[in-house]
Amino acid sequence: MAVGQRSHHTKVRESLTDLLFPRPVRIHSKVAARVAQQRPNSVHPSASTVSDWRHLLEERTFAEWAKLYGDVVYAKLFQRPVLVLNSLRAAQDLLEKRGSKYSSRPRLVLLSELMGWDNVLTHMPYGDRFRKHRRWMHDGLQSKETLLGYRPVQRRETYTLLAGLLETPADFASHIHRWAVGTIMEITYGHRIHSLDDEYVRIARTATVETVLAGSPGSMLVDFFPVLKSIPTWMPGAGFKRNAFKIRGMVRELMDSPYNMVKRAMSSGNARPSFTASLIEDMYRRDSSTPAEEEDIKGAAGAIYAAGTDTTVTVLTTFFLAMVLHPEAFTKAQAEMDAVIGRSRLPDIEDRGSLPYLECVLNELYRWRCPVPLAIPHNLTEEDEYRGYHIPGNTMVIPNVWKMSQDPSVYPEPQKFRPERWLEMSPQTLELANPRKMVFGFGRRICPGREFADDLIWLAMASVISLFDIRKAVDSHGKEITPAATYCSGHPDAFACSIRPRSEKAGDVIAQARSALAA
Ligand code: HEM
Repeated sequence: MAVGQRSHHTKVRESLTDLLFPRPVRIHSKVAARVAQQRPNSVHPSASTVSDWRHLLEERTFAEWAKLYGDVVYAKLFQRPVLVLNSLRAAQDLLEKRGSKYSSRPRLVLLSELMGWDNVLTHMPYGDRFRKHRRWMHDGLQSKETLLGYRPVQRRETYTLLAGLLETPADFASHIHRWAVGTIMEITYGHRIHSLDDEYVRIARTATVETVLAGSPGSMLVDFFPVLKSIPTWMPGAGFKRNAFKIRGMVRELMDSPYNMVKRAMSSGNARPSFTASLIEDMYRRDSSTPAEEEDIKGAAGAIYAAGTDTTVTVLTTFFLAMVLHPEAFTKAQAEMDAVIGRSRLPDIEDRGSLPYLECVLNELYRWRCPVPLAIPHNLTEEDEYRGYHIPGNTMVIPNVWKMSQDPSVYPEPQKFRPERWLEMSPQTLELANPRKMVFGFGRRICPGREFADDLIWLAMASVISLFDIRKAVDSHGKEITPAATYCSGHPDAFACSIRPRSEKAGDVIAQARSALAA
């Protein structure tokens, strides 16, 4: 039985997401806000309703705006134009069909310019550098051959997750975290971790946690008034800048140390294949080793690590939560697993096509609690017109994925977790309603790790269902504990659950799978 305490790792996980998928703005609640009434479908919350800007920029608030003003809402926040897209249609019309204009990122003064996260794809403006990084992501994460090459690592880390759940089920949150970090560390740097206390994990965690802690409401003001960037560090009010420079050193370590580790391993002939090693090798082959090229490789690897861990952790944790709250879905998935795979071996990614109900469970997980509710904001690079309205250039565009995933006209009773809804859809509706069309973002910025993540999460879910029973935990009086299922910025709050092996032979099944992998 797990104890519903928020673990250290859970806190770190939240920080990572905040870093890579920053809330578009964090503004001190006392700071006067100005929202100018603008076309199209403009919105003008009065000063009294705008008591806390962080609340204002929540997906639910944006969804309220949609009720009042329509699915496309334009507002001005501190003179910065923002367009909120509350429907899949609008997101596809703009972010996909007009990708050449809508694929940049807003300028992030604090994170990119002061703290040094500028070489990371997630924050990069549209242009040649962006295209180079996307090409690397495509080659290193999306080709069929590369994805097949990652499977042994995905399997190995999944077996480690199962062994952890067998030994200390109460620590399930930290086993999930280790599973994601272990997989990503190895594919990115060829580095195999033995625990979350690993040196490189610690370096990454320190830099990212400190970054997010420093992004306090006040300091984010510099994103709205970039002129504050030039304030001398000795001046009162420049504390954010002094802090940002301190964090810059940590970010540097995060970029440099795993990169140098890969280089050392390559020169001693001990490097495992990895994203970083392939890029370094290619750089040497092309004889193009320059500090700028090295900086790009460091940033590309850093982006994979930071964007890939937290998101995957969120989905698998949501899986445990959904199974605790919906035992009927869990039982059905387990019955399907037993009928198709049996109980003497673990399922493998190759079995995916023969487990349709499990596929519905995964679809529903993405939709029910979409992992990144506001995706990452895009930026419009030049003025545009949509539905007869003018949108100025340099507008920040926020797709409200949460609202899209809760659209009752596509997903009746959207608040319910009901995998069966996917079985009831016609093939055409299924195509339109596929949550992968929104939860991984849009157009030229769509998540390059989506197939990798999808396979990894499927494998973990399938293996857990095959080997364990997941139920509600019970308290000291024997009373079942129902998790509150509350979320913060897309992450489930810590909850308790009971995870028990279905048979005494669970350990043998894991051992067999491990030795088959080693053979
Ligand atoms: C279920 C897991 C995941 C979800 C839900 C997810 C979601 C997203 C979303 C919403 C975006 C923003 C897209 C946009 O701006 O329109 C994104 C970007 C990105 N993701 Fe993922 N992601 C996941 C896993 C991964 C993994 C495993 C990796 C790497 C192995 C990864 C790497 C990236 C990168 C590098 C970007 C930046 C793309 C860019 O700015 O051009 N993600 N992801």
